[in-house]
Amino acid sequence: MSKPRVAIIGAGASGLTSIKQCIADNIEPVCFEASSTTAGLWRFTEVTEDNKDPHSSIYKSVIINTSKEMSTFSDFPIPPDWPYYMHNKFVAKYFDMYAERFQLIPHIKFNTTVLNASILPDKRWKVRYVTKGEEETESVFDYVMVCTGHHRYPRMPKYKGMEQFKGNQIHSHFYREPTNYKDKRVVVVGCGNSAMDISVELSEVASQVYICVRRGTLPWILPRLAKGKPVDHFGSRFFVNWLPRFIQNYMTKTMSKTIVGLPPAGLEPKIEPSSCHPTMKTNFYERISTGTLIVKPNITQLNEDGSIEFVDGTKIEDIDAVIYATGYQIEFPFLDREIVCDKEVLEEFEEEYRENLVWLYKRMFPPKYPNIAFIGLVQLIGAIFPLSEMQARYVTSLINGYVPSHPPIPEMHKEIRKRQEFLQKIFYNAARHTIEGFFFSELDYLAKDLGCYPYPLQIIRRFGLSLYWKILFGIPNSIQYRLLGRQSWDGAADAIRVYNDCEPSKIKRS
Ligand SMILES: NC(=O)C1=CN([C@@H]2O[C@H](COP(=O)(O)OP(=O)(O)OC[C@H]3O[C@@H](n4cnc5c(N)ncnc54)[C@H](OP(=O)(O)O)[C@@H]3O)[C@@H](O)[C@H]2O)C=CC1
Repeated sequence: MSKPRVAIIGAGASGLTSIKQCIADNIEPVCFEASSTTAGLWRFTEVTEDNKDPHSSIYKSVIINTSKEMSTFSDFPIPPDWPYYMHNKFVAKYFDMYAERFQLIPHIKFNTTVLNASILPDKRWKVRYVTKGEEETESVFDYVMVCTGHHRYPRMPKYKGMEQFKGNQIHSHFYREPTNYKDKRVVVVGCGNSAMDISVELSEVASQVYICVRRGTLPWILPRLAKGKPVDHFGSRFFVNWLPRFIQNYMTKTMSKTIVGLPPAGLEPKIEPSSCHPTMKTNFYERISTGTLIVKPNITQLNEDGSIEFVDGTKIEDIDAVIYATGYQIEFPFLDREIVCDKEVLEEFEEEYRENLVWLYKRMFPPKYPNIAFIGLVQLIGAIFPLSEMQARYVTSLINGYVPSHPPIPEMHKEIRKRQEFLQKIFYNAARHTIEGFFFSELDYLAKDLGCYPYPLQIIRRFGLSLYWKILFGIPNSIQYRLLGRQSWDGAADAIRVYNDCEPSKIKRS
C-alpha cells in the first residue's frame, strides 16, 4: 500500500517537527516553504527595497522569552553551553541542527508559495503552488498540515490623521534595528512584548521615546530571571493548574514588584497578571526612570505637522516616527476563512475578538473539514515548539488510526465553545487572546490520547521517584531539593522529556 501523502505548509518550528513526525510514522511529507530557508520568523531577514514584505522576519536583537529548557523539541536537547535565553541566531541554528539530524531538508520545497488549498469530493486536498521562476502547478494530498503560524500578517490600528502624518510609520514586523532612529523622537504603540523590546532598545539611542498604552495602564511586567534562574523554571503543573488563581496572581505581582520594580504613579496595572498574555522586560522601569521612555495613553489623532494627540488631552510635537507594535492578524490567504472559523459562530463574539477567532477542535481541526490540521496555532504561555511537536505527533497518529477519530461535529463544537468560554473568563477580550493556551494543560490534553501522559507508574519506572514527585505534583525545585536532597531540572523541561518517552512507534496500537 502506498504511503499517505501530507502537504506541510511552512518550514518554521511547527513545519519542521511535522516533517519529522511524518517520517517517523511512515507518512510521505511534502513541505512548501515560501522563503529560501527554514526557521520561519526566527531567521533574521533585512527589510530592503526589493523585500518590503519578508516572509520571515525578526528584529536583530530579539532574544526568545522562554528558557532553553522549555524551547526545545523533546528528543533534541539544546546544547548545554548555550545561554538560558537564546538570541534568535541560536534559535535558527537549533532548527538547522534539528533539520540536519533528522534529514528534513530533502522534504522541503523552498521558495515555493502555496496559492490555494481546496478540498476535493473524495476528501483529499488539492494544493496549488508556485516556485520562484517556475509555472504554477498543483498536486493532490491525503492530508494538509498548516504550519504557517500566527505572527505573519501585521494588525494596524486606525487613527484619525494617519494618512496625513508626515513622520515615518511602520508596523513592528518591519522593525529591524535601532540605528535608523538615532536622535529621533519616536512613538511605539502597544504594550506587548514587541512594544516593550523595541521601546527599551530605542530609548538607548533615540532622543525621546513614548510608549502608548491603549488601556491607559501598564500590564504586570515579568523579569527574565528570578533567583538567578529563568522564571519559567518556577512554572509547574502545581502552580498553573492547581494553585488558586488569586495566589498565582499574588505571587506574580510580588515577583514583578520586587525584581522589575514599581510603575510610575497613576500607571499601576489595573488588570490581574493572569488576565493578559505575559509581558517580559526586566529593565523597562529602569528606562522610564531615566526619562528617555515616557508612557502615554491611547492616541486620538496624528497631525500632518508631526504632532500626536492623546485621549487625556495631551499633545506631543515633532514626532519623527511611529512604530505600531499592535500585534498580528490570524490569516491563511491560501484557505477559505470558513475553514478556520465557522461563520455561524462569529456573531457571538465582539468585533475585535471576532477578527482573530479560530474555531478548531483540539486547537487543530476544523469540525466540518476532514484531513486538515493547524499546527502551532496556539498562543502558548511558554514556548510553542514542544506543543507543535505533540500536535504533529497527534496528527500522524490520527492518520494511522492510532488515536480515536474525531467525535460527531456537534461534540467538536461543544469542546471548542467550552474552550472559548474558558479563555474569555480568564483573559480580557482582545484580538491577541483568542488562541491563548497554557503550556502544561495543552500538552497534557493531547498526551493523554497519545498515551504519553506522565502517569505515575510510567514515571517511576522510567525516571525514578524524584521525577515522579516533580511531574505529578509539580513541586517547585527548592522544596524538592529539601525533600529529596538532590538538585534537579525544572518541571517544564522534565515534562517535555517525559512526553518523549512515548514516540509514535511506542504508542499502544489500538
Ligand atoms: N522576546 C520575545 O520572545 C518576543 C516575543 N514576542 C511574542 O510575539 C507575539 C506578538 O507580540 P506583539 O507583537 O507584542 O503583539 P501582541 O498582540 O502581543 O500585543 C499587541 C499590543 O498592541 C496593543 N494593540 C492592539 N491593537 C491596538 C490598537 N488598535 N490600538 C492600540 N493598541 C493596540 C495590544 O493591546 P491590548 O492588550 O489592549 O489588545 C497589545 O498591547 C507574542 O506572543 C509575544 O509574546 C514578541 C516580541 C518579543
